[in-house]
Amino acid sequence: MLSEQSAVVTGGAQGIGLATSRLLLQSGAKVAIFDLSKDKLSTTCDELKREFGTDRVLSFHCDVTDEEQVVKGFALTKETFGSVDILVNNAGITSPKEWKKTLLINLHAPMFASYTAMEYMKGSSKAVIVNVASMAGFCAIPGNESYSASKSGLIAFTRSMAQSTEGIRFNCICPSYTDTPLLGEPGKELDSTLSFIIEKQGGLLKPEQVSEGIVRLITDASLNGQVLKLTPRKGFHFEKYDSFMESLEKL
Ligand SMILES: NC(=O)C1=CN([C@@H]2O[C@H](COP(=O)(O)OP(=O)(O)OC[C@H]3O[C@@H](n4cnc5c(N)ncnc54)[C@H](O)[C@@H]3O)[C@@H](O)[C@H]2O)C=CC1
Ligand SMILES: CCCCC/C=C\C=C\C(=O)C/C=C\C/C=C\CCCC(=O)O
Repeated sequence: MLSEQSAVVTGGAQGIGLATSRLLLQSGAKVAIFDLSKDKLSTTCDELKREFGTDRVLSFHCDVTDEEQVVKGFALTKETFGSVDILVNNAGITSPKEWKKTLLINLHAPMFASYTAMEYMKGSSKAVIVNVASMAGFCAIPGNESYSASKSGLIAFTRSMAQSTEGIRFNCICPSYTDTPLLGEPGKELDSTLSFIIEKQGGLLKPEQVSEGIVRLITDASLNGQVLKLTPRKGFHFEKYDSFMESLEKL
């Protein structure tokens, strides 16, 4: 399905990014993983190389907020795989006390990576960028304003780019709470507020469910500017928006 296509997945060493990298590889793509955690990146890429072949996996250690490194990563991906067709902006953090860092990683970095990728995607007939936002972009989390703001911003960025960019599709996915190390150390009990929220939302999603949505947004060429929500109760459902002109008329 995705053979001859090459993807960059940021934050692909674990969690949703790892599930997405694996599904892209299973679908035939070559995958470059950009991640900050040297150890996890190395363990994950060794495993994926054993499973899918050394020539289909590229490991690139970087901080997505370091613009020079990100440009190097795209250049290396193009040099190694011959093209850059797919970008999944997945790396993200939650750190309520570090609001500037949260905005830098969750919003500024995906925007910079998208603008950079667009340069490398020239000539690709199948170029697509998927941003991993969150239901927190819709249901603002009390006390986690930088995270919620970063995800609302990422949704708006995606929709805006989709309307003004020729030849590259932009979509985003908004999962609710998902079972990954982002929620806390694996095996350690979750704090009571988080447990309460997770029970209310009907349990945790699995990273493999989220990756299925991401790959759908990549492979279905009819989808552009789409915001795909995913929750345990409702499953996949697209957010419905007025067109820009319809919105203007309603002002
Ligand atoms: N786990 C959840 O409940 C949900 C997560 N999301 C979003 O999904 C995305 C992935 O999250 P998870 O897999 O849950 O997180 P995770 O913490 O399991 O994995 C994130 C990965 O990103 C990497 N990373 C973090 N900062 C980085 C940086 N500055 N440069 C490069 N790599 C960096 C980490 O090393 C890690 O490998 C994030 O954008 C998150 O906001 C969205 C909705 C729900
Ligand atoms: C009850 C409304 C919930 C709305 C948000 C829905 C899902 C969002 C999920 C995420 O993106 C999870 C990411 C960050 C929060 C994770 C851990 C911190 C715990 C405290 C908190 O919830 O902020």
